[in-house]
Amino acid sequence: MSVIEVNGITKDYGNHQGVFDVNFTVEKGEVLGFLGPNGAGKTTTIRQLMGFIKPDQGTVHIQGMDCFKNAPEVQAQLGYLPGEIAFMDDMTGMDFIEFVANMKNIQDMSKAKELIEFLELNPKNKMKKMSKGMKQKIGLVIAFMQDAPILILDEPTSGLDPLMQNKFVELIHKAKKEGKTILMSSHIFEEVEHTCDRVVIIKEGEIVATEKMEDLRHSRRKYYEICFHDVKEATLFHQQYPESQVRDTVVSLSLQGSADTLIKALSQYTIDDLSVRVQSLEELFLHYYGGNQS
Ligand SMILES: Nc1ncnc2c1ncn2[C@@H]1O[C@H](COP(=O)(O)OP(=O)(O)OP(=O)(O)O)[C@@H](O)[C@H]1O
Repeated sequence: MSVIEVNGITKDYGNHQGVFDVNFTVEKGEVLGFLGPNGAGKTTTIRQLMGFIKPDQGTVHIQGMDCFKNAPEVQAQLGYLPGEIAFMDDMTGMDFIEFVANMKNIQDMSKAKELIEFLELNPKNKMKKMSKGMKQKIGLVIAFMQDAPILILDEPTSGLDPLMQNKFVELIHKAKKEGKTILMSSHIFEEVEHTCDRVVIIKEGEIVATEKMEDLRHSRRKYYEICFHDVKEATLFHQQYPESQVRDTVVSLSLQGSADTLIKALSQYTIDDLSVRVQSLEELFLHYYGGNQS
């Protein structure tokens, strides 16, 4: 049994808005990245996982429990960071953290204190005076303070500066080492690359790809720019690789996989210069966002 099981859920808001026949699982100890453009259906899916809304069709289970029917029991096992946090503006950050800790019956605040220190958060300020990043840190303290076995994080680094984004990556690595199961939605490809074992990509309410991060890494293309000694050689090579582009003595070529055949072919020519750039994960994801899965 997977820790999180999303089975064919549909939540139809009309005009093809919502989510449609969404299926995926998250295994114990796995970090799953849930990616997709704005309005794709990430938060709608997460809200069904939290038991806040009932799917029109399909079911969502966490630890074998139906997320809607057994919402209180399911929520008790979860550390949750909502995409938009509703704060009590007149409370200080610490008051709010303690308020949630009371609600969740958390007695031991040592983890919360550790997180406040780690995230360099001053929780004494009133919430209404806090920046978006400071509020996000409060949300992270609340999500992680319970030491829950499952974490559901909706855009966890939204509003955080690069230093704090790195600290967040550290938090995820630590949680993963402790065997926690994590689902996080994100728009930040670099953070996904550094944390996730697998990614599920949603677009217009439908899952368009489910990929292991390791496979994605290997499937990245390489862009070669080869500067030949003269135009004649560049033209000759271009005929050998018709998918390449030639401009004077420079040939540009993109390839997937091993460079062995290319290098052997190039050894027949006089090469003045050669540069290689690896496709970024961002380019690879945007390719999926664009809908072309080839
Ligand atoms: N309560 C609602 N009533 C009507 N439409 C809704 C409701 N909630 C969400 N939607 C619509 O469903 C679609 C999916 O929204 P959702 O918030 O799940 O997207 P998202 O992937 O989380 O986007 P973002 O990255 O912008 O946060 C959007 O078109 C949104 O306008």
